[in-house]
Amino acid sequence: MTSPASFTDFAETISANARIIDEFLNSNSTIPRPSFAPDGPIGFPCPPQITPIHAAREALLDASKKLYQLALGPLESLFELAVRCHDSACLHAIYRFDMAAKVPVDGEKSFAEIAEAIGVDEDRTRRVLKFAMTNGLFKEARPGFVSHTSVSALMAQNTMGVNAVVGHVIDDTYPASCKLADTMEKYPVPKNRLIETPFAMAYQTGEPFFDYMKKHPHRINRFQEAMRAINNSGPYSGETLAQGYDWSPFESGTLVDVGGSSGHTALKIADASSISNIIVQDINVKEVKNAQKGLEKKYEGRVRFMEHDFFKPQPVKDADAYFFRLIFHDWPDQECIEILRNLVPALKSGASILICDSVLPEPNTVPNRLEKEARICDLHMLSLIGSTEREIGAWQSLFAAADPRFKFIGAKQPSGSVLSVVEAKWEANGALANGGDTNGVNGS
Ligand SMILES: C[S@@+](CC[C@H](N)C(=O)[O-])C[C@H]1O[C@@H](n2cnc3c(N)ncnc32)[C@H](O)[C@@H]1O
Repeated sequence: MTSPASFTDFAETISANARIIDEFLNSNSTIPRPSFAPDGPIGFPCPPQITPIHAAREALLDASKKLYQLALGPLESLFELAVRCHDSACLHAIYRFDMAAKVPVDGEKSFAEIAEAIGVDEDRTRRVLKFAMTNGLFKEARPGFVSHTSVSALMAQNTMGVNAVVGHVIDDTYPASCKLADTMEKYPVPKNRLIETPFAMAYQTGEPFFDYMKKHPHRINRFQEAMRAINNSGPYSGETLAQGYDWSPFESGTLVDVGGSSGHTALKIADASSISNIIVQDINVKEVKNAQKGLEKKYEGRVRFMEHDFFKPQPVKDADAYFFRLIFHDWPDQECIEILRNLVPALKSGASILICDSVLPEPNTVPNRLEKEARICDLHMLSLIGSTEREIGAWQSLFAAADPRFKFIGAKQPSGSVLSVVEAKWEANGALANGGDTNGVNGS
């Protein structure tokens, strides 16, 4: 039997890690102090490379959450979970009516003024805002008047494009997530994962997510804006990947970025490495043409764009690396196997296949918050697309199922990145040397 957890033990873990963080901040006067004020830093103000401080932050967050839950007790913890539907509902209303923008960042507005500005009765406006305040979104410093906290100020100013991200989650995804249980009941074992989704049920469509989105310009534009915002900075950014991964093995060779969109990641990799030849492929002809046309001079002769459908055989032969970022998590296993098999005819021995996606953690190996971050992505994929994030064993199985000549190497997580790079190498004679079976492999 485990011994009962102690409030003091958790509090001491919090104190010890808080001291580490405070000492770091005190000795670095150029780094801004975290604050609740609307003009404070928008994230944890420590560069991702300084890993001990990030480890202290995670330990502090983990212990704080455990202490909070211990103090609540199981019954109230459960109720608190159950009523989170109202957190999402109020954020949805705030987003839909752009309430944050109705309050000046350095001033205040009465509930009546906000209600008038959004054209909704004061009673519901006030109740939604009052509830949101319990989550740190807005405050009522003076009775009857609403002003911003650091969190609501982000929405008011659309800092770094946050509203597209919030909108995609709360306006596209939240209605879909409410249908998860219904789809599990209706399709106990899904036959077509791409259309038997919570999203398809919520939006009453028989289409896969992206097909539906493309027919609704405001949704697809917002989705693309959200992806740009996520790509530009933070733990999902191409910058974090480009800087945090060792590209030197491909320095004098060719890297193909498959499904690379407008090249936003490939260009960052080009900046951070000396790879001499980078080819960006995408099925979106318009994007490919625009990207090639708008390519800055400094990349000419080094980066080029081409149209390619990754469900067709790979036309670029003998590249050193085939790179896929945020592609495989969009597809169920069978389609991923097809994508891998379409590489086979082009592969030279020793070529690397680099897949940049989440690797779901093994149980009890990472702090709860990081596990939850990865699991949120997984449920996002499940709710919208019918696809999945994968654990390391699932990545290994995918390569093995595609062709035994893919030699699975493993996964590396660049520092500060939520995504990992999963690598396999093509060994043209590997499976034969190992006595493996290559029957049924396309294009060999
Ligand atoms: C989630 S985005 C990822 C884009 C980019 N790799 C990144 O990391 O931001 C998926 C990309 O795959 C492209 N795509 C979808 N289906 C494709 C296909 N069959 N062949 C090639 N590209 C495809 C889309 O046009 C889009 O640019």
